[in-house]
Amino acid sequence: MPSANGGETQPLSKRQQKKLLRRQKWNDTKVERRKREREKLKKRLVEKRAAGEPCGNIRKKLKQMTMASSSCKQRVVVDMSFDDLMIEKHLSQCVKQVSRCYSANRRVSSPMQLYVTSFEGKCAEVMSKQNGYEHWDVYFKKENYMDLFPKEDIIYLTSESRNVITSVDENKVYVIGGLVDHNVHKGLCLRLAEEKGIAHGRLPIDEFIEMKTRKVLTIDHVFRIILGVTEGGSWKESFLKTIPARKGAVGKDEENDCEDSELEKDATNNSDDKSEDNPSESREPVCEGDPEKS
Ligand SMILES: C[S@@+](CC[C@H](N)C(=O)[O-])C[C@H]1O[C@@H](n2cnc3c(N)ncnc32)[C@H](O)[C@@H]1O
Repeated sequence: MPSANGGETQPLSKRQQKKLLRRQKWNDTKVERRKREREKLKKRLVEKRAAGEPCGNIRKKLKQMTMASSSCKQRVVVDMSFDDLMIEKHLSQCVKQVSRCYSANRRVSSPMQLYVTSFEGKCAEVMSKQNGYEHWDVYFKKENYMDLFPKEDIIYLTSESRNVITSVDENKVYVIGGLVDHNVHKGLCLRLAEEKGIAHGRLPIDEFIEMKTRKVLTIDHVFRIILGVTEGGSWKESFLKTIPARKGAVGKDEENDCEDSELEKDATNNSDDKSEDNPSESREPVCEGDPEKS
């Protein structure tokens, strides 16, 4: 028999014949397979309903949640005013971390109110490389956070603060420094908060977990830890869920766990231990509504 190119067709080898047969069989059973898959899915759905588990496309439903419709009114800002202090590589890492904050926020049932401030210049330019970022459910603002929120509501987050955040307060605005610096600008955010006379605080890492490495976390980790707490998790759960294993984070023993009240009690008793030289070593909590201002 002539082939398409005019030559004689070669008879199929045994291997080719087997392959062809398998493909035919696969195609012939396609309808039956789809039917079986649908039935399996239906059965799983019935079991889930009976067990009271949520059904349906949960992920799709979560993605439909918006900050505007969220019951969580907690405001968190990423302050992008550090453009000039970052080399291009760090600036792209910083923007990537902001995008992870957005991703984490859209995967929960009650997203927080995420602001990205001082969003202009180089950081806006780098962000514009992220496809469709303009449609993200994030409040991108050119203004500085100081021009958007009352000064007394702002708490700047910094690992170097001597104040410990013990609970997340919906009346406050938590600011995360949009800075990837690998410790080059150690203490910068604390210094800036002090200069501006705004409250500052660190996450209660030492109080709930042991960590092998430095306690300076990335922007998205800080965001996700706070998100975990607003979603009803404990600090410890939220830290362990977020901090990567390579940082060697392990929860402290239950008996060493401190409740907010105990933290506050400790701080009152140890208030003399506060060291200005090494502020990160002292344990002073920020009580809601009474954050320390410098
Ligand atoms: C990579 S850190 C930048 C470190 C920078 N040298 C500084 O002065 O803050 C990015 C931001 O995450 C937040 N952050 C990181 N670790 C934190 C911690 N343990 N407690 C509170 N905030 C933290 C701070 O807002 C910080 O500005």
